[in-house]
Amino acid sequence: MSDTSPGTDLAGLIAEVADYPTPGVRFRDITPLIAHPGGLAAAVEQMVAAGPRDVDIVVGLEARGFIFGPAIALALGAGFVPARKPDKLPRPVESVTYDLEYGSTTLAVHADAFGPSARVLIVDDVLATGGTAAAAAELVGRLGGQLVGITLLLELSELGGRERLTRLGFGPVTSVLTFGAS
Ligand SMILES: O=P(O)(O)OC[C@H]1O[C@H](OP(=O)(O)OP(=O)(O)O)[C@H](O)[C@@H]1O
Ligand SMILES: Nc1ncnc2[nH]cnc12
Repeated sequence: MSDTSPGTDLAGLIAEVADYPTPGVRFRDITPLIAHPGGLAAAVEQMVAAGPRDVDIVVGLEARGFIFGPAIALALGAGFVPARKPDKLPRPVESVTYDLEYGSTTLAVHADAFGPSARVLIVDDVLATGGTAAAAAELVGRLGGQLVGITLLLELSELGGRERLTRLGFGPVTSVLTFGAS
């Protein structure tokens, strides 16, 4: 029987992997959480409860934002737009290249993915340095969308992502779990 009780220990279902994918990184692996029968449901429920409700479009960030984004879009009655890594979208795109905790990459959205008045929520699994979420917020602005929030499952507070997003004027930022330095 699946455990979807409010008591599902989401933090306890995230595995820590030292020195992955590069030395010095403490990787937080969400795959045990989403494999747990109640884990994904509880995570989505809490992410929805923490964030804004009046949303037209959820933008999910490849790849792990594709796990949570569509479920949150369904719960909110919103559409889903994928923000993809390079050379994956077939029609004209807006794109931003950025640094993250362990490298650098590009995110792109179709240039006509939503209209100028769309109320847009960005969804991803982890906020680390904030480079990925900031790039997505920049893309939302370029398309003329109205950013209504950035919703994460997990925030790694020692890496300063929340402060970076706040400094740039992107938010509000909501997360279900916060892991600190210890
Ligand atoms: O706050 P930041 O320092 O930008 O890091 C957070 C990002 O890093 C991970 O994605 P990754 O690019 O590893 O891709 P994946 O989802 O394809 O595994 C994670 O899913 C976030 O998108
Ligand atoms: N430490 C980390 N664990 C999991 N995903 C990440 N994305 C960026 N940094 C990460």
